[in-house]
Amino acid sequence: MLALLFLTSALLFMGYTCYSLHTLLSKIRPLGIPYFIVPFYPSLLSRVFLLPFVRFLIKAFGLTHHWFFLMTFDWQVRQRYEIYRLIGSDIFFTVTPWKAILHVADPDMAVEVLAGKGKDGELYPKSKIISSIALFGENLVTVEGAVWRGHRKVTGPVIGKSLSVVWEESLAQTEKMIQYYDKSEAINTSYRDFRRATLGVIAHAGFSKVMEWVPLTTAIANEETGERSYQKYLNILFENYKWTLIAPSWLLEMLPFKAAQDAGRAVNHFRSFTNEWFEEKKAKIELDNKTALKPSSREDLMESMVRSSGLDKGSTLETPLLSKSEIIGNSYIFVLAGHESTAHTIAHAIYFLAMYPEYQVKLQNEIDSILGDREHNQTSYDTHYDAFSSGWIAATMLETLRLIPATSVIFREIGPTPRTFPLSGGQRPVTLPPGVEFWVQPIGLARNPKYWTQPGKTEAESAISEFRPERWLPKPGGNTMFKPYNGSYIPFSIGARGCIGKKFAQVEFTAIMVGLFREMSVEFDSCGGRKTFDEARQECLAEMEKFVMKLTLRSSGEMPGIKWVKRKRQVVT
Ligand code: HEM
Repeated sequence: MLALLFLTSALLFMGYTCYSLHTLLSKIRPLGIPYFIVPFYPSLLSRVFLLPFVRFLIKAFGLTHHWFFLMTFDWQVRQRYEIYRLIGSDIFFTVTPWKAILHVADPDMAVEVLAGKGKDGELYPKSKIISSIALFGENLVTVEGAVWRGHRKVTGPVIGKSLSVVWEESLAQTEKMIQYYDKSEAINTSYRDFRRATLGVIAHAGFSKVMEWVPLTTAIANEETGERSYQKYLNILFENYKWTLIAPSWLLEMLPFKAAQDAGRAVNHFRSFTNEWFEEKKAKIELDNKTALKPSSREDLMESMVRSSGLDKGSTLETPLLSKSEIIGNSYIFVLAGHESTAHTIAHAIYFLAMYPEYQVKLQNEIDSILGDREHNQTSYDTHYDAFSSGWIAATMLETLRLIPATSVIFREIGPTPRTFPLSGGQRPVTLPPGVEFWVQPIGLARNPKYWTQPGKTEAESAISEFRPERWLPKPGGNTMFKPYNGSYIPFSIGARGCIGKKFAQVEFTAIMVGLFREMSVEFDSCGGRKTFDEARQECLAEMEKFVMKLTLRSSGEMPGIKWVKRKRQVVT
């Protein structure tokens, strides 16, 4: 009886799947856009349970046909532009029985999808695939329309005003790093080291919390003895992130897997930390309200959010913009987005500079010539940031993010009505049916030879796949950095919904580079003379080929060890 029930359900499911696929294909085929049929949609569950199996099959059987890798979530990382080249189109579909996904490496279409407006005059909505980010409550990333505008109004200005603190705190964090690196031998902890530095920056700039940088070994020792460590639980949360996507924290704590229990506990601790921060700020605002004096300190992100909720006693706010759960949700998103992406971008830039010491020298000369005989802690955002914004440091960040953006896909949906989208190179626009999901691909776009082959050079000479920061530098005599074809470079996305922390990240990157390279140089660890520079560089490049999306793009294995060595400053005459 049970077997019959099972068989009937399976047949019904298969019948429904085939019907659904047939219906979708009847809409996609007439468009004339290349498509591939893929058996499942990379939803949360399939990513957690099916994709590891698909990856295992690909590896075990050495499968090379593109049909196999299109089933993986982050195929763009390894394929880059090659699949578009192979099929001769900068857009193509993967059609699953439930959804048609349009992959986009065409800049004109990318601009329309990310910055254009749908029929109702609103931006194209984010795909539901990112709804998992609402782990602690709805937030800037998950909401749409008027609600999104409200979140952005509360958070945007205050993030914009925090740049001086970002500069100072980045240098303070770097100073601690240098003290440690100066004495240490080789290290292999760059990702975590920079995550701790950038966490300290967003904690200070966004929440007025001080988190001093300590080396990993000290951090681990502190975490073991400290009952409640913010960094410890944040780290556990990120390391076991997948679990938090499939079940609520109370259920995770009951599951018979250590990783699930750890993730559940970390979620609860994170919520309780953020709650404390919220209550502290509320108390401070209530005191300010009572004394009717000007706010007693700089308004940070948390303060702006609490004030906009009207939850503080004495608030005269008539239309609250955020609820308490949205404040917790936004705190999480700002801590997450505000430190991971920048930290990993800095780490990747450091590996590039270790691979290309000639660029390191250029960057150091730039720092020496701009700072003169000033120490880096005698600088400020107001006096020094602009001087670095069109030179080697800026070019290093741009080029690092061109080759390794923090995110490999930016997701959008078309909405309920058909819409027409332009295509680059004078191609005819395409009208797409409702239900289409867009996966706009920063990597494919930033390697598209139609837009990255330099004037007067061949594609090979333009070294599109290689680290060449000079491609961004102003022309001799000018001071404007190279501006690529609109839409062909989108590591921060574009338009009104582009990254709110772009300038924050640029200032942080610049200050950390200034602090580090004013004093130190980076080189590969030779493992006591057993590894040559070329071997280490090859190892580094090979590891970069295998990067995976773990919240942001990063190494899945071990990057080669690096060493920081004290340098002699150039005497500026
Ligand atoms: C190198 C560093 C960074 C990169 C590459 C980066 C990249 C991005 C991208 C591509 C998006 C758009 C995602 C989408 O539309 O689906 C985005 C959005 C966002 N980023 Fe960043 N980001 C960085 C740093 C930061 C920092 C430092 C903060 C906070 C201080 C931040 C906060 C956010 C937030 C809150 C959003 C959502 C904006 C909205 O939907 O209105 N990011 N970021």
